[in-house]
Amino acid sequence: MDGMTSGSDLVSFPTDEGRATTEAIIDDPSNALICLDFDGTLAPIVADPQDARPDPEAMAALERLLTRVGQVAIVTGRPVDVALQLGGFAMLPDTSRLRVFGQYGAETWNGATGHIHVPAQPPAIGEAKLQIERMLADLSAQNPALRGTAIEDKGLAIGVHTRRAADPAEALVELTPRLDTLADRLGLITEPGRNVVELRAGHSDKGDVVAKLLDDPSIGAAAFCGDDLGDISAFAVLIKWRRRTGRRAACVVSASDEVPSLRERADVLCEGPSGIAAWLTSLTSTDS
Ligand SMILES: O=P(O)(O)OC[C@H]1O[C@H](O[C@H]2O[C@H](CO)[C@@H](O)[C@H](O)[C@H]2O)[C@H](O)[C@@H](O)[C@@H]1O
Repeated sequence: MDGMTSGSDLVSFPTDEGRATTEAIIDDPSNALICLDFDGTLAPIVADPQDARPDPEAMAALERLLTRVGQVAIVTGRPVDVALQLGGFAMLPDTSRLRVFGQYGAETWNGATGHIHVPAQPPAIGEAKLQIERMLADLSAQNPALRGTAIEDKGLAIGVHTRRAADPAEALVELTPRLDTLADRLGLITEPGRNVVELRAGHSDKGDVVAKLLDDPSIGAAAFCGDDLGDISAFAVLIKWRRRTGRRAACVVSASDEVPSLRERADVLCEGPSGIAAWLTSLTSTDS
């Protein structure tokens, strides 16, 4: 452990809880729960969502963790099939303790059984896509800053990405209130993220996923690793559980300049996905 804290400038412990939870997971992995967000946490942020891939060091650590940690969950805004394809999670040698929760918990994959659950697409999503396409065509004709804004059709949600727009920040400012209004009209919710706004049905959020996972009396220590606004509900549930049960729980933040406010929530502060990889590796290193 000392090696990690002093030897790596990628990981630090702003709270005693961060260090204590890390030690608790190392001491008793079989009763630990580790939850991981995908984009910006396991996988570095890239311009095109289809190009995202997990950090290889993180995947190597995940593979080792899956042989010793009680439960590991990938909790992501991605559709479950996309997360499986980009992450290669189903190809890991032992998936019996691994689950993937896609679309903020609306979709699931169980690594013990291989079972996938994907609910039917709400009709409002098809309508949202049509209206967003029209909105983007109209607005981009008037304002060049929006050109390059891309739509991601996720089945249960539509993502509107401005990362590749001529001016990502201005495009987001222009689009966000309009997308909020559209979502309201169609009975959907908006999910803001890193250069993205998603319209989705409000089935569940990451906090709901973590609450269900923590409803297991055998869990002695838990951690949630995230980088974006959609991860805050999970951090909140973790903190509530920690206060209620007196057990160890850490908010592990994959820090970025895009969401600087998240740093304040960190028990374990990791510098981006490389920091997350270093922290995961420290959980399995034999000299810790
Ligand atoms: O919950 P997550 O696993 O963090 O997924 C949230 C959304 O992430 C993806 O978008 C983000 O990552 C892209 C690839 O690095 C990047 O281009 C984009 O700007 C980011 O917002 C993904 O495309 C969405 O479907 C996820 O919901």
